[in-house]
Amino acid sequence: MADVRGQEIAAEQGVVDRVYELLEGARERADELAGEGHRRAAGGPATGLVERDAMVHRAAVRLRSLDAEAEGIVFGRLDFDDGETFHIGRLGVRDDHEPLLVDWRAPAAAAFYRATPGDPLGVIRRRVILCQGPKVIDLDDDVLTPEKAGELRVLGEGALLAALRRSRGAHMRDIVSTIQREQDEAIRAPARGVTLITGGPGTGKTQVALHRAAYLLYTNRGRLTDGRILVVGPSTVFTRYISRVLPSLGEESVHLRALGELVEGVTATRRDRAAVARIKGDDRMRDVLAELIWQSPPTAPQRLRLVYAGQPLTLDARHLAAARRRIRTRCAADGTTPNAAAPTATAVLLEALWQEVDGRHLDRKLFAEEVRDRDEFRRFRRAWWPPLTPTEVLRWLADPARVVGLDPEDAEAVAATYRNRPDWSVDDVPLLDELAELLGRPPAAPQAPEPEWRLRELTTGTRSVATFVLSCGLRNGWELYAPHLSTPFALAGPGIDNDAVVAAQRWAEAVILREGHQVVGWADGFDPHGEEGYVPVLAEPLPVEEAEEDSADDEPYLHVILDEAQDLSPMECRMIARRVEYASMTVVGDLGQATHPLAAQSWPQLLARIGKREIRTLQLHTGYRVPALIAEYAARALTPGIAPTRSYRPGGTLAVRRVDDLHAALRDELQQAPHDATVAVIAADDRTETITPLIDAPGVAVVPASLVKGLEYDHVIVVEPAEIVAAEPRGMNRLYVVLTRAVATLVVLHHDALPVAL
Ligand SMILES: Nc1ncnc2c1ncn2[C@@H]1O[C@H](COP(=O)(O)OP(=O)(O)OP(=O)(O)O)[C@@H](O)[C@H]1O
Repeated sequence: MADVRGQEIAAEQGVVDRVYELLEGARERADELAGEGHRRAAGGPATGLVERDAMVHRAAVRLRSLDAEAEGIVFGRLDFDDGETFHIGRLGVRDDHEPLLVDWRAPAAAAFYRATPGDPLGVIRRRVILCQGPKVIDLDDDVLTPEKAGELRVLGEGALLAALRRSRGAHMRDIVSTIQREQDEAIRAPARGVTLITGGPGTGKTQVALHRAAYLLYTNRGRLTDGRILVVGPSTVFTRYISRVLPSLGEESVHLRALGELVEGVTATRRDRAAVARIKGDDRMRDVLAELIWQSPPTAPQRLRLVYAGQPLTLDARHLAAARRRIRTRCAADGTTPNAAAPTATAVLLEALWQEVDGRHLDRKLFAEEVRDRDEFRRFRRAWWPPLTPTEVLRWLADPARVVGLDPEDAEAVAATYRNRPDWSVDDVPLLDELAELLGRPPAAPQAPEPEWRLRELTTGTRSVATFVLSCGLRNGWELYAPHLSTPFALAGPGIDNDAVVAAQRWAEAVILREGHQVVGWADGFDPHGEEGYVPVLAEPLPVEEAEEDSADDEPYLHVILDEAQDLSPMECRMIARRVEYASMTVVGDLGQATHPLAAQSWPQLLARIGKREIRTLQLHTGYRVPALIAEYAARALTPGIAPTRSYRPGGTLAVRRVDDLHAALRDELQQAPHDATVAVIAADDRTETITPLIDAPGVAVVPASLVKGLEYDHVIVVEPAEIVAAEPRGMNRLYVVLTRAVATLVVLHHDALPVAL
């Protein structure tokens, strides 16, 4: 048997070696073609070739750098009953026009995930190839039609079990070699409309969501280009945990954001207490904010005084308040937002001043023109009606008197969260987003002509430069970048010594001249990677590309994937709705894990809040995280009426201990915890603050119950479940989430009585 295994491994190694050889070739070819400047030849057939090679090149480089951690590029093989076989990998590779490796997302590869003994789809044998980087280390076979298997040699004990048995790392690993049939169906569901994927804890919903993002990118290349897919997760801890999955699938262009990161410039990580989250998450907040935006800024001056034609004129607080009301009424009539209302404010102020003047011998038009141009008037107007940002306006709520539309207790509870706290909570983010819409953008100041240095500088985000840039690349020596291209447009090659700046510039001048531009000097600048480089001063300025009103980052998403969607408050739904108006969606969640006090009662209700209908629902039934023993215990905390998940994972250890001294017991537990596993202590949020300083074991995570959603650990210690339940209205659901985080061991420590259900 050992021999058979050795021979089979050697045979597969041959295929893997060839794949790596071809990838290396593709990389070199892409470099060469870029060097010849073919990418500039717009539209020609060569462009397509280079684009594709560049894509394979990027993916290959990325995958190779991940090899140490990832399981290698080749991971599967299918043998069909008609004698055909092919290999499956993280990307497709052709050998002399014949497919050598089929991308796992290609239709042909679906059989790898879908074939079962009952419905073999022509497959005799499915083989999982286990690699460490480019080295094949083991094989695992699954025979689907034993009667046809004939001479096939069969090895292994089950790739899925082997995958499940490995301990967790700091990051989630992809599951591309062991995706199960029902998961595959969800991954490959059509992009259009709304796909709802539900399932209990550990059924692979997050994995499915991420693999689906990679699948959609593959099947919609061209349409779903950089940054057109958004994946939203519940917390930054969670997005960090899952951040490696898409890169290991060769995809880096998906935007991965936590709910607290959806508003540009804000990163919110903490949540408000449930009682406050309930107020801030409620639809009524929209009315509170719609009132707030028309209030007088705290810094606004309270009196305007000036002298006209020898007459002293004054607008006092009463006049100014009346003026504000008039501006609001006028804006309401034509839908003008406060930030676009400065001209209205000017007009209303001038009218109010005219009321104060004895105008019998004066010309009203002339009065308005002269006063408007006065410095003192302009300064007043700017201070009294300044452009407002969402962050400054939300802070006004620190004064409960400004909260119109809530009862005094709620107003005070909200106000208190803005006093003495410089940072934002996740619950504030939808409010900031709402304010951005209500306030509107200030009209752009008249554009000064773009300064010369700006034209030369890196245009951030799109990773391209606005003019030619010459820089010295680590690998390829001198590289010349052309305007709006992110890859080098010409390479000097080894012919020019790295230090020979003058020679490199002469070479670049020749290439640029061929493009029709003459270089008259050189200045310092940056290449698309932000590395220092040299920028040519051209005899004729380059035509500047018309700057789009919105940057690429502002372009609407075409597909949005929402993970842990069961928890969105109405205000969060409004924030999402603004981003999905033109997008298809994948909504992922589990109503049994809903913890937000205002979470929707059903999926149709949630989708209605987002403004979507026409759902395609796919359900995942099998749990891969929590062993059956622990899953059954956790199910006691599950809301009645929701079916528990069937667990596939064997083993597991469960211990429930009543102790006198919780913290001493916790220390004992931690001493016994395995060292080669991930360990978490989970407790009610308030208690984690007292636990954290007590723990000096490296590698042990102390996680507040409110932040543990979506995460998993080999060894979980839950401290005082009753406190977790008591901390919030949906405490029982929270406890269910907490109890379903363990992959191997769950220890429950309690001093107070356990919640009745347990
Ligand atoms: N087909 C699979 N092969 C190997 N491992 C899998 C498979 N499906 C899921 N897993 C593993 O099971 C665990 C749970 O997956 P995941 O976090 O995606 O589940 P989930 O449904 O999102 O859970 P929760 O609702 O608790 O957030 C992960 O460790 C994941 O890698």
